[in-house]
Amino acid sequence: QDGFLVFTEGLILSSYPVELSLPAAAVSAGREKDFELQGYGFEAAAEQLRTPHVVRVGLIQNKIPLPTDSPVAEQVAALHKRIEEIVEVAAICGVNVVCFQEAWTMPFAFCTREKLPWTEFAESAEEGQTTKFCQKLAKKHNMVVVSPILERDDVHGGTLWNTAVVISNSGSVLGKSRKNHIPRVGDFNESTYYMEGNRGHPVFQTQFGRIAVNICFGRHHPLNWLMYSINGAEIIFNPSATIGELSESMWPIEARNAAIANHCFTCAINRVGTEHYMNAFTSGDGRKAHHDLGYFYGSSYVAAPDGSRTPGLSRTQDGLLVAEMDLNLCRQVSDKWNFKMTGRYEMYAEELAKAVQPDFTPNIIRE
Ligand SMILES: NC(=O)NCCC(=O)O
Repeated sequence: QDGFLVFTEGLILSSYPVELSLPAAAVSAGREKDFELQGYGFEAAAEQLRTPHVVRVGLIQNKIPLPTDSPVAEQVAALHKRIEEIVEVAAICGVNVVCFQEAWTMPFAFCTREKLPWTEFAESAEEGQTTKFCQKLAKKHNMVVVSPILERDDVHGGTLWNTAVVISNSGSVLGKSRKNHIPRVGDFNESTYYMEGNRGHPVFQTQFGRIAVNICFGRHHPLNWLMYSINGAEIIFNPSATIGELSESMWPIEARNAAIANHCFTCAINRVGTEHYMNAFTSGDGRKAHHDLGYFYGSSYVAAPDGSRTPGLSRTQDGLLVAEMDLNLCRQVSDKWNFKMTGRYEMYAEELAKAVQPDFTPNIIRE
């Protein structure tokens, strides 16, 4: 468990964070409430001038508790209840920052392309019932809460966005980050519902560290991770909803590589279970009409800037992953590898500025 060169999910880990000893009350509550609980700690070298900057994050993955044809209000209430009981355990474990999965208040119904009732799950990021619910949790547990929801933006004509609301441990809404990249792959018909984010790459200064949220499909875009890092993120959360046959081979690599490339911690979260819909749907790809998007494989994990990572949570079960990290590791790895110093961003900026112009011609040298 605590050695080197350990195999997990078919990958060799160069090092492995130590297993945390979590409070007995948390372990028994996890058993009683039927979710997996794991805890790991990433260490950094002692420094002379800086004290360790230790923070505990919690990643929550879960199934939807009710069938997708249950009344909307009941589905939301059941999800609130489930998350509340897992957050209680996160609090016992001393978690400072918790993040839920993408669009956590609803089934991932965007595969259907039907508007009702799914758009009814959308809420105001600032005033919605879910944000109010999270504000209470944040205040009660002195915990920063990252709450990814389907946002209805009434200030801009009721536009829908895929948004992560960041609630400070004081209970106030610190801000929000919107999903920049919308998938157009398989049954992920999300562009039918909401727009590409328009808020850039915000980083939130919390009492526990600088955090950012790169929502799901942004995981495949190295420049999206980069921009959060350029803005100073020490921890980047990646709340996701993705299925086995599409992305499971990529999942263990992408967030981990982003942690290495950007000298920061990354936290990848995926939901679990299969969600069934009453009406069959197709996605114009020749497949027969079907009633589900596929199997959400969980496997949430945390990766560190030195390339180490925790094992993943279960593929099938609800879970809470607690990861303790000394954020001093970010600068220590940066000073060793210097990816920011050696980045040549001015060269890329100049070339990319030309590449996006309509009259761009690729720099190919021919005989
Ligand atoms: N939610 C979402 O963007 N899923 C797309 C599939 C993937 O990125 O693996």
